[in-house]
Amino acid sequence: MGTETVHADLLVIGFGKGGKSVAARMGRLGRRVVLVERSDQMYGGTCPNVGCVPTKALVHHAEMRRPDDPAREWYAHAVEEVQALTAKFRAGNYESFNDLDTVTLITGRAEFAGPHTVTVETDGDRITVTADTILINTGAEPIVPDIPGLRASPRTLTSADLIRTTALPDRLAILGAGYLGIEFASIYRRFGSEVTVFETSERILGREDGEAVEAVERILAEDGVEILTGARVTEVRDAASGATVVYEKDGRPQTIEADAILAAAGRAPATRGLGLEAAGVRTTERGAIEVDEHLRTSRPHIYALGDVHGGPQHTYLSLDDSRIVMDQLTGEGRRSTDDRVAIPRTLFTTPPLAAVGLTEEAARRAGRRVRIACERVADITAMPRAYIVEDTRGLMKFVVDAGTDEILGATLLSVDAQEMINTVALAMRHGVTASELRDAVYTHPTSTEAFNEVLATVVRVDEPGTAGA
Ligand SMILES: Cc1cc2nc3c(=O)[nH]c(=O)nc-3n(C[C@H](O)[C@H](O)[C@H](O)COP(=O)(O)OP(=O)(O)OC[C@H]3O[C@@H](n4cnc5c(N)ncnc54)[C@H](O)[C@@H]3O)c2cc1C
Ligand SMILES: NC(=O)c1ccc[n+]([C@@H]2O[C@H](COP(=O)([O-])OP(=O)(O)OC[C@H]3O[C@@H](n4cnc5c(N)ncnc54)[C@H](O)[C@@H]3O)[C@@H](O)[C@H]2O)c1
Repeated sequence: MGTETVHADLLVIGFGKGGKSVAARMGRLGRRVVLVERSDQMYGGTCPNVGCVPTKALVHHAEMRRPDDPAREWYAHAVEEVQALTAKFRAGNYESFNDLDTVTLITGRAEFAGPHTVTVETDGDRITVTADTILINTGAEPIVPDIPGLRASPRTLTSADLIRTTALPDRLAILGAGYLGIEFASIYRRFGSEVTVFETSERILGREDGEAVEAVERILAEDGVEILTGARVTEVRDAASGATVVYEKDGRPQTIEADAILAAAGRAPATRGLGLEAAGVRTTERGAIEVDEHLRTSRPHIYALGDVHGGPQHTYLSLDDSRIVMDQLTGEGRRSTDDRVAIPRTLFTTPPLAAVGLTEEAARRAGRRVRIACERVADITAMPRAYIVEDTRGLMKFVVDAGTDEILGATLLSVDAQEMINTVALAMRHGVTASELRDAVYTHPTSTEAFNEVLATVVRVDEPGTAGA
């Protein structure tokens, strides 16, 4: 095994969204940058390889399938197309650095040997990298719960495994009804799998608006997805014809058979094997890297970006982390995570569920006196788009401060919700009132024009003195 030592102004560990954005910008500024990624199949990180991009491409292929299309062939073709797409994105990520003389990409696993020193095991070599500034951008890894038989079963898959499998599972069991579990339930049901989702909590999508979640559950049930809440999987038994999933619900042990079991029980910060103790970088009780509002770790020259510091896991937040770190490295150092206001989110079911700000429940818990404007998509006469694209399922709901007209939050379960929510978020960030958003001029026929009608459809208002009721 050869050894080599290199020095960099900036070392980035992990080719994720935040890290690669800083690496590229610093490289263009002429700084010597080393970027370390453990796998050549992960250039560009989780999102383009095994996360957002392939899953949303699968949503697209699943939506294109009509009931008469042969399920297995359609699915196998979709997986091949999606893998070709991720290969293209991966190559693009590689090329973008290949063109930058100031950035060296090393493929291998990085581990801290000291506060300024990292060793990288590559194919046959050990490289020691020393650096003035270090960014940790190693992402998160799927949690496979410690349930007897689950981890050892060849039927147990992570989301990254499942999206690469060209054989459509006839019977798919999903453990967890968070964003990942529900998106996969929607996708695989549309491809033709029989889908059963197990959720230990009493409700799915815990932080989302209750009324909207009920509507999501109805849509999934109509599509044929079975969701079992308050259900605890206790054992997985393998057999030649499939796995038996043993679970308890309402105090009774029951079983189902499955060809594949998807672990969708959360993703934990990827800190294992990083040698953080050697660097003196502290982690939280939940194993995330501890950071301040400028994303500095307990070692001021080491920053952590993206999923690894334990915040909400979305690509656009990792990207925003890169802006904060760039401001620290080259700017005035004022930008911080405290600046984040009205950050939207989208669950890519069919139709998608998008939300921003407070839900009705959260607003009431916070003691706000609210006005609720809400309409079912099928009833919105000012939105022919839903009828044009033949999906009138869902609802739109706004939570407004009854005294000031401030938009406190919105939940949109509707075709195009993933786009519309960005307009609401921008409005909230810039103090646009509910009446202003209601009375704005929108193009036609679009989904956004529904705001004209929905915001005028007030379904309840808290009387003065009843705040937080
Ligand atoms: C199935 C799925 C669907 C998703 N869908 C969406 C979506 O629609 N929208 C959205 O916003 N978010 C989505 N997410 C979340 C999103 O993908 C993540 O929040 C985002 O990719 C995290 O980026 P990051 O910058 O933290 O690092 P990542 O992109 O996770 O990159 C970390 C990199 O570090 C590498 N690495 C780890 N350890 C080491 C080491 N020791 N040495 C060297 N390299 C190492 C890894 O191989 C990896 O490439 C989804 C996630 C999943 C799993
Ligand atoms: N569209 C998007 O932005 C998108 C899509 C997919 C994933 N993601 C991100 O990826 C991350 C991982 O997603 P996730 O849904 O796996 O995590 P999550 O933490 O959001 O949800 C996990 C769910 O699994 C349940 N659970 C835990 N243990 C269980 C068990 N043993 N049996 C059954 N249920 C169990 C939890 O109660 C919870 O509802 C999230 O942070 C999410 O934001 C984002």
